[in-house]
Amino acid sequence: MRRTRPDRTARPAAPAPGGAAARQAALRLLTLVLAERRLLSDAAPVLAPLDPPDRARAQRLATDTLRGLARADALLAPLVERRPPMPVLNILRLGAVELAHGAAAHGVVNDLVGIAGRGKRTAGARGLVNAVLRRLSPDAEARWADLPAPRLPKWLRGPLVRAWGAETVAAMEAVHAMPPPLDLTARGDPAVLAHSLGGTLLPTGSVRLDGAGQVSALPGYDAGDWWVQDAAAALPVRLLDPRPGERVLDLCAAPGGKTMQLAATGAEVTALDLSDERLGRLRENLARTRLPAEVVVADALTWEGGPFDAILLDAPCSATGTIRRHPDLPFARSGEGLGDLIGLQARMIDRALALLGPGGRLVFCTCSLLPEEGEAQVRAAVERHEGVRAEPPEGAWIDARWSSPEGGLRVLPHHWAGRGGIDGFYMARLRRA
Ligand SMILES: C[S@@+](CC[C@H](N)C(=O)[O-])C[C@H]1O[C@@H](n2cnc3c(N)ncnc32)[C@H](O)[C@@H]1O
Repeated sequence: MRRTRPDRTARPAAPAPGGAAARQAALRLLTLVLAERRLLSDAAPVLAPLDPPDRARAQRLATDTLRGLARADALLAPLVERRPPMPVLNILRLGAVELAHGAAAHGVVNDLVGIAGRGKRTAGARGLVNAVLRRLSPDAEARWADLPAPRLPKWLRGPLVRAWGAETVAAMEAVHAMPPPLDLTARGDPAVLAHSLGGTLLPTGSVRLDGAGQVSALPGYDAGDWWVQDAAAALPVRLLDPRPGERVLDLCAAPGGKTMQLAATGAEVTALDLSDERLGRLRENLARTRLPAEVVVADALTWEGGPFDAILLDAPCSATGTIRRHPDLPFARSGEGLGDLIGLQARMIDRALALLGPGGRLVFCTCSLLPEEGEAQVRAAVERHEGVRAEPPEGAWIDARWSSPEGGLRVLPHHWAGRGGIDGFYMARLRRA
């Protein structure tokens, strides 16, 4: 029988003075990912007691630490004789990352020594935390800059090197190591939004902000003028190119970033997803942005409806293209279940094609770096379905590096390294005869 893991995230946070609350929560997040192998998206109970600025800070501290874990361990290795137990090690890692990012040493060290002192399993290591972090602080920034970018885990690195080559994978790892900028999609004119927020308008129409801080505190959030969406995630809807009044199905819709893009074009949108819980977030997003869509809780494989003029299939996948925004993924995942996902994606493509009217178009996309979840799916679908072809994309917004021989677009994180990177994505537009 499978043992259920104790849900340590549900424990109420012990009181922590002042700015220590965010650091203490960040340490709980590290335990969740590194000890319990869970994703940060499961972290709501840890973050719920915090006010929004501390919540944003705790998330940033945890993601910075996970993104730089190998570098933090390399900084700490010469200063600790034996590897300390995980709760102590995580305190040191968090401190090392903060010091390497230029945080004031006295605040970091005092807070983390205090946190160590309040923990049952860490109280005995107060002196160690104090001594190691004080020794580390003078040259942490300089030493950090000399360390190589952390490598992807073996289960992912091997297949990626086979697919894209070692040099490309190293370039992707360098981008994964950088804190990503915040990308927004505008409900209205993106140039106006970029101007009002002091952001950069990207060639694809997304607005990019550096060092944005707490998202819900940015102007226009409550009014629903924009939503957070990586520049790559905004491309599949551009490729589908919906028109006002067209019947469009968003087949795996939640939490709704692409549904909002579809609805903003004036198309008649049906947003379907298997998860009622995730659709709750989609409904909140639609309410905030005041965009309309019919919401359906159903299994895409069995749902009857249509025919539709256009369908977006943003299929469940390994999400390996999102590692720069979700550095927890390589620690919480092992590649297990990938074969099942690939089979599900193929069945979903077949079902989506059956829901299209004659001449209709399907955009299939995944936020994966693996060709098995992208290029190979499209090649196989075209072979399986007579009268279905991939339409090579056209448009001034398309970066020449993205064109893929089977007719899709392959976006890799290093493609926009000079601009702050972009998530990995694959997308292709299939047309039914
Ligand atoms: C990549 S996410 C979609 C992200 C969404 N398109 C967006 O832009 O916000 C994949 C979604 O597929 C849904 N899903 C998984 N299996 C499904 C199925 N059999 N039928 C419908 N939805 C499914 C998941 O619940 C998840 O919300």
